[in-house]
Amino acid sequence: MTKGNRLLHTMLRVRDLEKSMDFYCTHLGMTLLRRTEHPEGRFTLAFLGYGAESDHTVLELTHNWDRTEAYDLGDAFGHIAIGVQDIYSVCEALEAQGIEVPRKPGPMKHGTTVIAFVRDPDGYMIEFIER
Ligand SMILES: C[C@@H](O)C(=O)SC[C@H](NC(=O)CC[C@H](N)C(=O)O)C(=O)NCC(=O)O
Ligand code: NI
Repeated sequence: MTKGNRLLHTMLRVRDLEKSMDFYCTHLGMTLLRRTEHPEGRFTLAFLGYGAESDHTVLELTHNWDRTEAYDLGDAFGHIAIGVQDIYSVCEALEAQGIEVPRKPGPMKHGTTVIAFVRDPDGYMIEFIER
């Protein structure tokens, strides 16, 4: 069953696609891989990542055109993790760009992995892990 399976994407519903793309592309350095408009369903899909979908797991941002109110993120979803080199410089640069880093870089609680967390425009937590 598992031979050949691949984790393809994580889908996040976003309220303001341009704002989310600015966060993930301008500030987190992702590339817009493809964008498809679906007028019959009144939604747009934008696939972003750090490389081609043929060999990278990517983000699928879903923008429902008629959705104005904030999404309820609930208390089950945790985070999406991004591996970075020099987590301290990454977080410093983001703060200089006006992006808050609510959980500053340092060893995780009850562990040694060096992590940090930022929130995306919809409030989803994004974890940085020093590689
Ligand atoms: C290894 C890295 O990918 C992690 O995500 S560990 C981060 C760590 N997670 C937890 O503590 C999970 C249990 C917790 N009760 C929960 O349900 O979230 C974490 O979030 N640490 C917080 C910190 O500030 O270090
Ligand atoms: Ni994690």
